[in-house]
Amino acid sequence: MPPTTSMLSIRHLWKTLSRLLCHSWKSALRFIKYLLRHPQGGELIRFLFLGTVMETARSLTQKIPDYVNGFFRVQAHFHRGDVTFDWVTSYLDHHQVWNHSRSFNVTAKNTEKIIDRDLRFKSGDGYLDAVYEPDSWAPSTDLFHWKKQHWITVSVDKMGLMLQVWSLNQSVLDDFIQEARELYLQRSVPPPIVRPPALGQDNDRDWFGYLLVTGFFDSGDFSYTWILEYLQSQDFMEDIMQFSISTRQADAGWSQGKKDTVHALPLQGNSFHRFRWRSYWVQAHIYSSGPGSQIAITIHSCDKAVLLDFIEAARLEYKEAAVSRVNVHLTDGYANWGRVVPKTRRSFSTLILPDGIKETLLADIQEFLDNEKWYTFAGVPHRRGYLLYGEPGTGKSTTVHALAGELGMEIYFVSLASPGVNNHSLGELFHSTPPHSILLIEDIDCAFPQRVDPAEEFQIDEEGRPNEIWKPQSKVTLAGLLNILDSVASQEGRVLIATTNHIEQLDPALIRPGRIDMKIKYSLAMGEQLENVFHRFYPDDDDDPANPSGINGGGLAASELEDLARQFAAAVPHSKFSIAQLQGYLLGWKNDPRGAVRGIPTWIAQQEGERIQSTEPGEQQAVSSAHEEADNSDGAVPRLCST
Ligand SMILES: Nc1ncnc2c1ncn2[C@@H]1O[C@H](COP(=O)(O)OP(=O)(O)OP(=O)(O)O)[C@@H](O)[C@H]1O
Repeated sequence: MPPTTSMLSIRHLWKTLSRLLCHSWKSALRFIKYLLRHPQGGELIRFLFLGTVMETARSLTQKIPDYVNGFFRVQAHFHRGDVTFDWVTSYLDHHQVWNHSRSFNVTAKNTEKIIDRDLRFKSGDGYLDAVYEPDSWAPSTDLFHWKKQHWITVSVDKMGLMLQVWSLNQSVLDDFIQEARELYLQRSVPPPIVRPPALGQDNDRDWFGYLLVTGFFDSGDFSYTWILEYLQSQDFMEDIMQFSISTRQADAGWSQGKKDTVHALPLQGNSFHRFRWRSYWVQAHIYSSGPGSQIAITIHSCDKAVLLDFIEAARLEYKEAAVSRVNVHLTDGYANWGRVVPKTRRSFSTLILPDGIKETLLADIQEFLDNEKWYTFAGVPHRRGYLLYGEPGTGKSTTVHALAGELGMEIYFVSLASPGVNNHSLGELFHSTPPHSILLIEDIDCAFPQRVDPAEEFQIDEEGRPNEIWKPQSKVTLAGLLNILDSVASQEGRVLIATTNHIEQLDPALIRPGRIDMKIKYSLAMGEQLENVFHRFYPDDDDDPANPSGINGGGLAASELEDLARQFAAAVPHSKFSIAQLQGYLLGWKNDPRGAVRGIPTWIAQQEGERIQSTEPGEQQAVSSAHEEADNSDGAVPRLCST
């Protein structure tokens, strides 16, 4: 077959290319020959040749020992922040490897609390000693004769730690790590602290902190209280040295159950604590940030489930402790729920109200809580509002407290007149109140006046007193509150209880059904209430669990106490005094029921007198004669009177 045109052109191209290559190769050889003949060119070629030989030799001498060493040692890297780093450093710490170090951090410490350390100075005089601690951030290398069998080189730097185990056998490293891990799990000395992310100043440390599981708890969140109480109750912070001293939070601190009046609470400024929880080392960092506080819990583990278990344990503990108390949550002055004040649970039986009222209220709330599904089915928002109104000291706040204890609910208390509370923050607080809790607004009338003509504001009455309308003004407006009450964002399952002494000053829109579903009037004491308050002070049954004091009515017989209660109720005018007033009076006769009955006319006359004095000065004459009459009647003077 004759060659085609394209085959001919390829052959031609190949011939031209081979001629060119041959030509350039010959030219290159000619050039080298020329250079070698030239004196300076020869020098250059020899120099290049020698340089290449020497560089190759140098890199070989560097690599050969490494290569040869590689046969005799096993090398392992441990990065800061990783749990293995903690195992190994803790193990080396235990074996005092750092004592050979040439770089230390020296700190003054109470050496009684320090074990496993080779202390240079241990005076034993109870004062602080100087403790040499390894400067684990400074690069250093140490040699460690492990179990007197294997030499291990330990190198530390900012990145972490490198171990070189001088052995042909890799299983030595396996054994070493296994032993370090076991010791870490068992030892009582806490491992070194690894700072959680974003808290330390050193960026390297922050970065490594991300390798451990860390949970942050803000004081505005409920979990913050669970965690703080858990840390306190479990004595996890027993190594703490800084306390904030409180005389108010009676049973919130470590002295729970004791009769102390001063309590040491862990300082929330900026403190670190380490403790063992189950088989894990945990570190807690409590610190203040902006308006609130935050707790960071770092678990020395990479497993998120451990953190969740920790939170669950704290939650259960909190729930259990809450059975014997009522937690009152207060606002932090911004838009968050802040401090929790635990109050001793008040027995529902100590609430003295006219027959049927407290039972009705309790049953209504219980029914509401139990019927969430019905509300959803009927398309009605699952919320319920109650208004307790009436004279001061008649038991409105006490009712809320007793209800919360009876139903196992927590109280979220907000005052509309607080400086930081406005429409926005109130909305946030409503929104963040958990379901199955009581949102309490006391003295709701104090927040904003009734709808009035602005011209009437700041008027002064005929006796020179400011007009009733002039009250501390809240930043919460009526329209704002109505919006919040109706808002879809408002928490479902919430029980709102508002109290007031002046229902007549409330805008009808505020108390219409749907916002306030039940209104309960609290009146001054009358009828059976008077007998009941007497019986509460002088119980005839010292086995009554509601009476742990054991005071049993001055040792009088039940029949006599019954009789005295009737006399007391007959002597006190009905609907004239509040339970709080009567309670104040009876406190002065704690162990003397007969005296309490005897002294009642005098006390009533006194109360009458004070009332008239403060309202109608012209009636003073009548008061003094009433006093005289009462004094002459039995000569009894109450030891303590309260208005
Ligand atoms: N009905 C009641 N049952 C039992 N204790 C009562 C009752 N009313 C008042 N007390 C006692 O009187 C004190 C004051 O009561 P409480 O604060 O509940 O009254 P209040 O109606 O809320 O008063 P205010 O309207 O001034 O807030 C409490 O210590 C409580 O023990």
